[in-house]
Amino acid sequence: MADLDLTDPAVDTAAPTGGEVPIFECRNLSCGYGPVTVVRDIDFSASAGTVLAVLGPNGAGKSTLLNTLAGLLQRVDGEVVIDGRKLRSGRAGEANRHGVVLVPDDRALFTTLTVRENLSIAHRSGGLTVDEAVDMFPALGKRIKVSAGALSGGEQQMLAVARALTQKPRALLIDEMSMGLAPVIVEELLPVVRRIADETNAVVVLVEQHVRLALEVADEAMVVVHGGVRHRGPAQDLIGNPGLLEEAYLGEG
Ligand SMILES: Nc1ncnc2c1ncn2[C@@H]1O[C@H](COP(=O)(O)OP(=O)(O)OP(=O)(O)O)[C@@H](O)[C@H]1O
Repeated sequence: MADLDLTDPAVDTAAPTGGEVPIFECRNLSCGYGPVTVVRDIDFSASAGTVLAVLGPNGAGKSTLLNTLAGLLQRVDGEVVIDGRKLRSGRAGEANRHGVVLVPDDRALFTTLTVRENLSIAHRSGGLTVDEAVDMFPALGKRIKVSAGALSGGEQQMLAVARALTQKPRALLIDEMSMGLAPVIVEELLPVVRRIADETNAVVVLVEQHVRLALEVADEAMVVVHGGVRHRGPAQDLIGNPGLLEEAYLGEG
């Protein structure tokens, strides 16, 4: 999983100039495990500050897509481009250095380290400082000296996202933020995703089971069923379409 290459032959293509220029793109991406392709022909292009909700039933391929975007899995086909730079397939370190930051569904915290240590150990120049990251999640401020392993599930999720923010994400990939959390906590956490996109200008790609809550904070939505895109468009369009919403939950229209 570690990317130890010291050279960086990633190709620079057109540099973005701001505004509506896409900063994170996925072109004709197919991915899977060894000879098995589980996600096919994914295309999207997101400009700064966009929240893209990736929805779909269990087993549709959402986590596989996120892990491939983050370089943890080799692509079968296609391109991933950040700030005009094509990333090499299966290079997690390279993707991370160029601003693709994954919050995995298991949160991957250092459980024996404190909240502050988890944040400061990840910090990268230009990313939010520890204090700024805690400002996004004030509940963490009261727990700053507590070991990550002693936090509640909701606090651990806040810490996982806060830690990602210290890494200066250009594309923040969040896998199942609400996994195992009480609905009341999810309702508190998801609006912070909107704030992150608005205040840091990162693209946020959000895989989320709470479809309606995700759509409330998202700009765009993509419904993936059996590894293929069933629908892509403005999040608001999905909210008003019961058939598509059913597909987003169950994979059936
Ligand atoms: N490590 C793996 N090796 C082989 N196949 C895998 C592996 N991980 C997942 N799969 C398969 O890939 C397909 C997509 O799984 P994935 O976890 O990406 O779906 P998902 O949409 O994220 O589902 P969920 O919402 O349940 O997490 C499934 O058929 C799954 O069994």
